[in-house]
Amino acid sequence: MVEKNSEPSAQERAGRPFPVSWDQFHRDCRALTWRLNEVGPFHAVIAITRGGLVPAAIVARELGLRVIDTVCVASYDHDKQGDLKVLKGISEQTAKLGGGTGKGLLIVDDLVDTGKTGKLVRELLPDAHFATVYAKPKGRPLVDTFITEVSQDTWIFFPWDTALSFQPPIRDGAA
Ligand SMILES: O=P(O)(O)OC[C@H]1O[C@H](OP(=O)(O)OP(=O)(O)O)[C@H](O)[C@@H]1O
Ligand SMILES: O=c1[nH]c(=O)c2nc[nH]c2[nH]1
Ligand SMILES: [Mg+2]
Repeated sequence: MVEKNSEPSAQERAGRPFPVSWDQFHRDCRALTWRLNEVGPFHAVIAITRGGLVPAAIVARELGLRVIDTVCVASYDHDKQGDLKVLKGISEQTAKLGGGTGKGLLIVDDLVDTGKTGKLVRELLPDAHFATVYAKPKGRPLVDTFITEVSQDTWIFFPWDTALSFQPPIRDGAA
């Protein structure tokens, strides 16, 4: 629950909603894979959890990759970003595939916003290729390949975080 007089959340600051359906997300992940297919081949896919798990599954399927690892990062508590914590790094086996620096490894996340998460993972694997489906301007320089740029004041609503609900008619004051 959000307390009264608390700082506005990142989502409140962003203001502009950008809802993404499962269909749209799947299409955008496939579009991302078309681009990645020109860059690879890759030895393995690394998903930044949790948001990177869904695009990583789709990208791995399309690229025919079966070695999939995770970097588990916690930062946003719903929509407020706190200190970043790496809860789990990549396995020794995956690290070996990337020669210790991540060369030939593909890191996938759903988006970059401030770029803090991307920066942290890039420091762990400097030579890996970093791909996201969406990018906001602050995080964009960290990403090697992405599909759609949205403005910094946009909040992306992913299909796994949302559900269909009634919307009041625009005439009655809907956003
Ligand atoms: O560029 P940044 O400002 O660092 O924000 C981007 C990160 O924020 C979200 O993850 P979150 O920390 O909310 O965790 P989740 O993936 O488990 O939902 C998103 O999935 C990215 O990983
Ligand atoms: O669901 C989300 N949408 C966003 O726009 C965002 N930015 C950081 N973390 C985010 N999570
Ligand atoms: Mg995430």
